[in-house]
Amino acid sequence: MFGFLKKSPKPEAAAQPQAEVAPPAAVEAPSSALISAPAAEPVVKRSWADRLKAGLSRTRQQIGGGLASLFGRRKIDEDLLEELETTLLMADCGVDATQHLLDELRKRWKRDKLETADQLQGALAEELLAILAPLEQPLDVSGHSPYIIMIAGVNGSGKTTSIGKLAKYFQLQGKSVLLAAGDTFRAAAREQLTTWGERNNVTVIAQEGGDAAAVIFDAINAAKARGIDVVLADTAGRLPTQLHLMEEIAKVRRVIAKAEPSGPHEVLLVLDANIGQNALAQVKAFDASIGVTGLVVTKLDGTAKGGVVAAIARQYPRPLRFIGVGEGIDDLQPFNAREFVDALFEPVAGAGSAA
Ligand SMILES: Nc1nc2c(ncn2[C@@H]2O[C@H](COP(=O)(O)OP(=O)(O)OP(=O)(O)O)[C@@H](O)[C@H]2O)c(=O)[nH]1
Repeated sequence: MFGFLKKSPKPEAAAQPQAEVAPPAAVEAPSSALISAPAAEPVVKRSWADRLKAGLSRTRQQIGGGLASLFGRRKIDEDLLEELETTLLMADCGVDATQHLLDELRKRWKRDKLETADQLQGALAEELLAILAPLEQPLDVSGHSPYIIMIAGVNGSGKTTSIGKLAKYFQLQGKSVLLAAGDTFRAAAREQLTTWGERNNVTVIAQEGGDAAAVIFDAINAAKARGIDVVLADTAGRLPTQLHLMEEIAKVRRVIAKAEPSGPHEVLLVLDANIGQNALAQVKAFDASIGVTGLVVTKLDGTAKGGVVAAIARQYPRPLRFIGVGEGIDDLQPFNAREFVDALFEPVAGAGSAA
């Protein structure tokens, strides 16, 4: 089916691309699409702000909905604050961030003489923004050419699909992109990537089976030879408890540094928001093994655990480069703390008709 994925030479031929997928003249439409095809997009495209609000609706129901029932009361009292604490914990904000928010709200209650629950909600939004703002550090790929981005994460967190979305994102900025299909464990991931690359005119360096480090090494050399701006290097999913696989990904990182001593320039950890508090353990473990420089949090649309972003900010802060709220190509965007907080507290524009 994927006949264009040629068998590659041995890894020693490092400077030669192993299997380069060029767009063929006509290829039968494969069943595995990396991300939703544009044709499937609704005719009327909602703005990112609206998609973000819609995507965060479950978390909003957890926090905002919980708040709405709490804030139906007029007066602020200790019972209200205790219920708010439970609401924040249920949204996976974590003990640390929740405690911090409650402490700050108690201070403001007295200091600013807050009276109504509405005022408390405004103060909560401000305090949440203060926690999240330091995570807002957009990824700037202009400093190196090629700018090498290594992508890691547990199985199914959304690495491969995020790579497709990121490739599009950088292309729209006028950057040339090359993908390294470093997930050599899961054949479908390589096929997904190569298929997607064909359709979108993005070169993919892939190898059937073999060594992830060798594929990525070759991809970097190919990118250098062609003056490519951004290399996105996929890696296989792994659990932090799989120590041999964690050692393997550490090796991938070392090999990247051999191919380009200044790289990798970004080590992105992709986290599925559904895992809630487990995200902290994943950041810690991957950081210890490969030095995480940025995060991508995906699937915020399918979960009420969006508060995990606040837990990360308080307990293991790393730049949150992108957040994902859906499977469409535009559903991964740079993290903006203000937009995020607004989306948690504001109603969705046109909700009910556009969804
Ligand atoms: N709803 C939703 N689904 C997403 C999002 N991001 C990724 N997905 C879906 O999550 C599933 C897994 O994504 P992959 O990109 O294959 O995950 P992976 O990390 O590459 O998986 P492995 O290669 O097995 O480690 C796919 O069905 C994606 O479409 C998101 O933001 N929202």
